[in-house]
Amino acid sequence: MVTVRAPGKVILYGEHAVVYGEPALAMAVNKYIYVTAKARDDNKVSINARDLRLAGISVTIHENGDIVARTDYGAVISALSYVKRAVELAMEYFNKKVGIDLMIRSEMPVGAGLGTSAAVAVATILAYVKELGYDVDKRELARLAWQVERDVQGSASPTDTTMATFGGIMYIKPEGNSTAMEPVKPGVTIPLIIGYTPRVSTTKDLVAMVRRKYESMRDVIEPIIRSIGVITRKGREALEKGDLELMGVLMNINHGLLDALGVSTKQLNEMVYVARYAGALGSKLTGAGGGGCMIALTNKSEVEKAIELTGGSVLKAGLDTDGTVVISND
Ligand SMILES: Nc1ncnc2c1ncn2[C@@H]1O[C@H](COP(=O)(O)OP(=O)(O)O)[C@@H](O)[C@H]1O
Ligand SMILES: C[C@@](O)(CCOP(=O)(O)O)CC(=O)O
Ligand SMILES: [Mg+2]
Repeated sequence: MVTVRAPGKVILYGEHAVVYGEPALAMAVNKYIYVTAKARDDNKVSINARDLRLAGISVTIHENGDIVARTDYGAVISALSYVKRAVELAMEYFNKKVGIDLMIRSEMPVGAGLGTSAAVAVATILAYVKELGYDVDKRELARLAWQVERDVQGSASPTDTTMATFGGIMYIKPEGNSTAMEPVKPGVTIPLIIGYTPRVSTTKDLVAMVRRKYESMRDVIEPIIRSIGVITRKGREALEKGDLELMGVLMNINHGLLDALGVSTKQLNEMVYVARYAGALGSKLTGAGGGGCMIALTNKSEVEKAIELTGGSVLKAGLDTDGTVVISND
């Protein structure tokens, strides 16, 4: 039986634009997805994913007291699509189909912009591989997990899967089918507060929504995407120099452009604005948007309180430097 973990991430600059080849700057956070894998004697794959919240159970109570529950199978299949694809690709890669029991647990809110889909893909592949007694190079692991995100989402950048695999702070530049990834040495510790509100839409929907706009109004959307790319490059320089003020200003502009793409919400904007008024150097949504998480560049407790007063929650997280690791193997 093998247990592995993979970290979530926050994107400091560049989400959505990175899907169109611009760079992103991201930081892995010390909140994890844990996957335990145990080989079976048959060829079945059983998945116990206790943190998925699925709406739509209908229950019939019969006269004799029997209870029959039905669930929306479409929603179940779709919620398990990342895990299912990760297992399929791991089986294909090693050309070995061994049945497996998977137990999945998340320390992060699922579907809120912290990259649980990537972390679950990375951790599932690594757990499967290790349980079979094989090894996989981290670059190969990141490539396979990126393939999972691309297959499920239709279109995905390598950002989240790179972070979940390697950890740290990275400047990521997609280059066609490969990824240039450069670890960034910050000139300063990044003070960061994460605010959270529940999200209804999935990353898949949000990426598709931006794609539709891009295709129907390319002349409007293209410059926004290229501007986000410029912000990310400048944000990296500011981080390396330790210029927190400039980092904050760039975060604010990045948020404005994400709002222009239509991926912010009223509640996210409220959290983003109160954070600034309470003294954050900058703030923006993080991840795909449509609800979910925002980040504020500060460690002021007033900012935490201001976020909570809007109805949001504050998540405490620091930097993860390890990426995915095996935490037990017996
Ligand atoms: N603990 C988990 N167990 C099973 N699947 C998970 C888990 N966490 C995430 N996923 C998969 O990832 C999806 C969320 O991914 P996404 O919409 O990209 O949001 P994010 O990656 O920001 O959390 C879930 O709907 C589910 O399919
Ligand atoms: C919007 C995007 O840039 C980041 C999505 O992150 P998340 O799944 O919301 O954590 C998509 C991608 O990079 O594939
Ligand atoms: Mg995701």
